[in-house]
Formats: sequence, structure tokens, C-alpha cells
Amino acid sequence: MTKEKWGQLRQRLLKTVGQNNYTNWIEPIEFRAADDGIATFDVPTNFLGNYVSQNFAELILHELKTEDPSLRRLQFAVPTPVGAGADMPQAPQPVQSSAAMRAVKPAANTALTTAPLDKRFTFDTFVVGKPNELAHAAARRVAEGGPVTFNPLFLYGGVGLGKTHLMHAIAHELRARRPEMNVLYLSAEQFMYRFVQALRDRKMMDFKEIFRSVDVLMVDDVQFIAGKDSTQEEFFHTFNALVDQNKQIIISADRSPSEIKDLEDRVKSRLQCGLVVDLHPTDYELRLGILQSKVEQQRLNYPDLEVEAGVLEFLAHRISTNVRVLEGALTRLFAFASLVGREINMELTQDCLSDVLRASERKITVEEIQRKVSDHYNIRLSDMIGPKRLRSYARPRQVAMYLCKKMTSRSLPEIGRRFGGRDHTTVMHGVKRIEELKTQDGQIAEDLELLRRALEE
Ligand SMILES: Nc1ncnc2c1ncn2[C@@H]1O[C@H](COP(=O)(O)OP(=O)(O)OP(=O)(O)O)[C@@H](O)[C@H]1O
Repeated sequence: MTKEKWGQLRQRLLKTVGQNNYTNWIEPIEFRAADDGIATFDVPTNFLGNYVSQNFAELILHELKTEDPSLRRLQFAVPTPVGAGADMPQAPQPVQSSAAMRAVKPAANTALTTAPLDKRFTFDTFVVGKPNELAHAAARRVAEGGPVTFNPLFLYGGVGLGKTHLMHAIAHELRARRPEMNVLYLSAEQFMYRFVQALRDRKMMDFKEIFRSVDVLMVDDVQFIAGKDSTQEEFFHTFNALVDQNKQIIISADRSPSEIKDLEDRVKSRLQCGLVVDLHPTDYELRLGILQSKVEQQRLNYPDLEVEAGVLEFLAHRISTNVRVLEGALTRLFAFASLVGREINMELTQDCLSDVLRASERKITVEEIQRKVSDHYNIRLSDMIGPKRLRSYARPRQVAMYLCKKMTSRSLPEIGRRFGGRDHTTVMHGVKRIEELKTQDGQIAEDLELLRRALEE
């Protein structure tokens, strides 16, 4: 094994683990040497080393074995400064110059290291449209680092809609504007991991002190701690201590606080007491704007490639699932076009992206329908799914059941289960009722049409 070989192998890992994991965890580690069946990697912090070892070691070993089958195990070590210890097998490797690495503070301060930030995720590269304008404005406001006005800022939305991008953008901006501020960004999973590590190492006092000493705490994907009682408890205390000191907290999740199951009520209510903003699913215009901006970025790598008129519009129309898929499709298109030496036109797009286009054929989910219908009738999702029989909840519920039956391939019992465990006969009755009303009640017919169009967008 050589460093060059590792450089090639990790490109293969990029495909397996995805860009985010790659940037956060694989890129910062550096192959040092292989000896006696053990491959050693330099890592910037113990935390990162432990994380990679627990989550990616098998995958990495698998790739390394294709090059050197005698390898049996991996080890991760934080390099000591030159001359600092006789037991290190080699002098330390120079620290990589990627932005992800620069984001990591020195190993001595392990406990306070922030998770690596993606240098591409800035406000400049974030395209704003109607679905995300409020979230963007709120993120901008907290990124100014001025007096805390809403605490916490809670950003939520479906997969790949830009939550992490906005969180990183806030952290980048705060670093630039207020370098004296102690900004800690990490995922809820990392919070739990550090908490468990502190318990194991009997360093709870250090843990508490560190988390209480930050100026801005940013926790991504907080839904992860649902159902994890001790982590929630600790998170709750950390949260309260920071709010009491008037320190800014920014949280993201894939759903609103009230919709996160197995989250204690006191945590839920704490999370709701600041500003809760929703990143809505993208609309056509936003997708087109994002594609145009990403094409500009691709041009840096492929200055000679042109995109024929109509291709971006086609992609924005056809790939409406999430921005990550859209971005991946574009990257692939550019790489493919440059490899085969063709221009990016409709024909090449169809050839190169046939699988993505097939997979993106609009699959509407029960959750999407429930969310759209509850928004439309201005009721809470939990009331629509819950047991209340009031007409103001029951009618939207029936509308949603009807749409689920017509627009998804779910069976009646499955739909019943998603509506608070109702029986399939209840769903059948609801669907029938709406079918009748559709012909008698103009308002219902109009609502159905509006909702159908919004869902198909
Ligand atoms: N408005 C936008 N402008 C530019 N890029 C965007 C926008 N929204 C999302 N993206 C891009 O889409 C990709 C996915 O975004 P991100 O990782 O922030 O999603 P997420 O909401 O955190 O998703 P997940 O729930 O999977 O963690 C990123 O590469 C991000 O840069």
C-alpha cells in the first residue's frame, strides 16, 4: 500500500459513502503506513479516529484488501509533534490542506473540536427561493452574531433540502465575522457519541464544562436523539444552561419538534420556544435556480462543456425529489459528457441519467399528502392523524385518506396504519365519502384539485 494507492482507493469510497460522509470523515484521514497486516492512518483528532473506526473501518479495510490482501486490521492515530514521542513509528505527516481539515482544531483540544465544515456550503452558494426564503433569512440573522433574538433557531425539512448547508453557512459566516466566538457545530449523533465517551472515561464534568462554555451551539439532525433517554436528558440540561446564559442555539431536524416521536415533552417544548422554520420542498423555479448555480460551479472543472437549452428545465421538471439527487445528476452529466466527448444535450441526458429519471418518477408518499392536507386546512398534523372526531379534523383526514388511495400504491390497511392505526374500513368509508362529496360540494372538488396539483408539482 502506498499513499498514492490510498488516494485512488478513497475515490471508490466516495461512491460508497456519499459526498457528505466522504468530506466529513474519509477526506481528513491520511494513510501513514502498512506493516504486519495493520494499516495505520493519521487522524486529526481521537474523536474523528474513533468515529471512522466504528463506522467505516470495515468498508475501508475491504477497499484496502483489493490492493493488499494481507491486511487484517486498521488503526487510527493522532500524530504527535516531531520529536515528541519515541514510540511513534514515523514522524507525523503534514496536515492536509483541505478546508475540512482546517475546520478541525488541534488534537489537544479534542473535546471542543467542531465537526468538519464543508467549504462549499456557504450563503453565497445557497440559492434562495420561495420554499426556503424564511429559513434563509433566519439563518442570515443568527449568522450576524448580534444579540440573540430567538433561541433556539429550529430549522426543519425533508431530506436533502439544505438544512446542513444552511447550518454550515452560519458557522462559516460566524467564524469570519466573529472569530472570537466559540462556535460548536456537530450532529446529534456526535453529541451522543461524545456524551457516551465522557461517561465511559468518567469525564462528565469536562463534558459539561465544555458544552456550557460555547457561544453558539449548533446541533444537526436532532431527531437522532429521540428515544435515547440519557442523551436527551443531557441535551436538555446543556440546552437550558446555554439559554440561561443567552447563548445562541441552532438546531436542525427532518421534522418539526412536535412531530418527533419519542422525544420527551419538556425537550419538545424547549425546542419550540424560539423560532421554528420550515424548509419546504423545492418548487420548479428553485430547482432551476439551483441547477443554474451548480452549472456555474461545474464550469470551473469543465470550462469547455456547454449545456444545450432545455436540459436544465427538463431536469428541474423531472427530478423533484431532493436537491442532493439533482446535484448528483448534474455532476454525473458533466463527468459523462467530458468522458465521451459529447455536448450536454437532451439525448445525452436521457442516456446518462435513465436510472435517476426512472427512480425520480414522482412517488408521492403518505406523509407528504398528510403534510400538504394539514397545511391546506390549517390544522396540526398530529390532530389530523390523532383520534379527535371533530368535523374540522375529520373532513381533512378523509380528504387525505382519499388522496393516499388515489395517488399512492398503499393498501387500505397500510393507509389506516399511517393514520393513527385506524382500521381499513374507516379508510374505505372516508374514501367513499369524499368520492360522493366531490360531485356535490364545489369547495371539496376545488380543494382536491388544488392539493393534487400541489402534490404533483
Ligand atoms: N437552496 C440550495 N442552494 C444550493 N444548494 C442546495 C440548496 N438546497 C440544498 N442544496 C444542496 O443539496 C445538497 C443536500 O443539502 P443538505 O445536505 O444541506 O441537506 P439536508 O437538508 O441537511 O439533508 P439531510 O436530511 O439528508 O441531512 C447539498 O449539496 C446542498 O449544497
